[in-house]
Amino acid sequence: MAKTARAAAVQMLDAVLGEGALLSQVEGMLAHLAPADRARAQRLAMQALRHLEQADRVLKPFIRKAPPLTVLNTLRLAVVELVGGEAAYGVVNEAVSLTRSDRHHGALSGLVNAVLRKVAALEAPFAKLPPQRMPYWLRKPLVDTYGREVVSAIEAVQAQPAPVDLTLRPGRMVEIAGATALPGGSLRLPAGVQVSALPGYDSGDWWVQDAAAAMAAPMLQVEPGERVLDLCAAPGGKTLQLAAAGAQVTALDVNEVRLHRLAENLARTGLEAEVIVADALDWVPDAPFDAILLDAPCSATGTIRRHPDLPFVKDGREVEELVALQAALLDRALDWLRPGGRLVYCTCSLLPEEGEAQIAAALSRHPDLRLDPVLPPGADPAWQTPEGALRLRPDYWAPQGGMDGFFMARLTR
Ligand SMILES: C[S@@+](CC[C@H](N)C(=O)[O-])C[C@H]1O[C@@H](n2cnc3c(N)ncnc32)[C@H](O)[C@@H]1O
Repeated sequence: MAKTARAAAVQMLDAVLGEGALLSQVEGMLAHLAPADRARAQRLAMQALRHLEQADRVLKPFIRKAPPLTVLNTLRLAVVELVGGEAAYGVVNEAVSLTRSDRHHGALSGLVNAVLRKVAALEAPFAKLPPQRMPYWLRKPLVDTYGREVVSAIEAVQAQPAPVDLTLRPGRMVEIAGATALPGGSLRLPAGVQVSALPGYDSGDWWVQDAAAAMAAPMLQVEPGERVLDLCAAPGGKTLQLAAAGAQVTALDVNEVRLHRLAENLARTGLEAEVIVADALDWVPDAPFDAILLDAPCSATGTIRRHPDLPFVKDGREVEELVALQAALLDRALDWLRPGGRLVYCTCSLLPEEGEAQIAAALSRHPDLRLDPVLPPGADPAWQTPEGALRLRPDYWAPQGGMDGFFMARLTR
């Protein structure tokens, strides 16, 4: 069991890079740490993953033969910490003692010491290195879609820790020191703030939700009392927005664990929704809905700034299956709309097959379907596609910290 935040961060890196585990799947290995150390371990592991390529380039001249993965990860983490301005003495000492205490690789502590002392003597070792690139399977289609310059701008945003965005509950007043108001109405706070300590947490005046993600629900323009289905709802940021707008919300998701978080969020905010655990491919509603939000499962390639482990774990093989699932969910959901009802389809993907092409295919499968151009508050008209959908990219609002990548489209029939 890792005793320190650094040791736990190395264990997490070993799991991601050695076993292909997502950080969210190995959070359990931090359970024994105090909350502050838990948060620090997570922060360190994520920062190392954001700069792995640069760390390896800095280490290369000092290492003749690649050491075992856990020793390499100890070195990588130490390099990233040194570049981040941590005191060299502490970083080097802890990396050395971590290696020394390793039953299998203790003999390599001398190497770790020698290498890190050389790295510590370098001046700004990352300064001339470009931001870490996305893997080829993802970078190639993104370059083909958006061009090289945009992809580099996205990578520059992904190199930074993501800020914390709060969606405010309409009608509530809240003042949070250090927060910046964003054009859509979200509040932005620096990365790493402890949200449960902020004013308005206990009273449910806001909830954590990326500013781009917060643009989907307003596109439905729900009226108080309307029957609205939030399909694929957990953990529920969009459910809360719809309920706060006065809709009568049914929130459905197949994942019971994630739905617990939705239930907690409802309890904290005092908002109401009917919560259903079901597979949307089997479930059938009792009556049609006025509006449906389908936030479909996807490659999540728009969220790499929040999930830097994703490029190291995924290889794009699951995209085809996801595209088929999205189409199946979309077709079912369209059948549950009342005549004249509206549906917002969204994914946090940068890949056109999960966005623009998915909607083009739906329009050709359903001749009575129309794409209804709507611009949610805060969205720049330049972000609208020629067809009238919304394409949000991580490099938008880059000086303020960017946003998650999303595709959103409103359909009516
Ligand atoms: C992008 S996430 C939803 C995020 C959520 N809308 C929010 O704003 O917090 C996609 C969700 O789809 C759910 N899901 C995947 N396949 C499903 C299915 N067949 N039926 C219902 N939910 C499904 C996943 O459990 C996951 O919670």
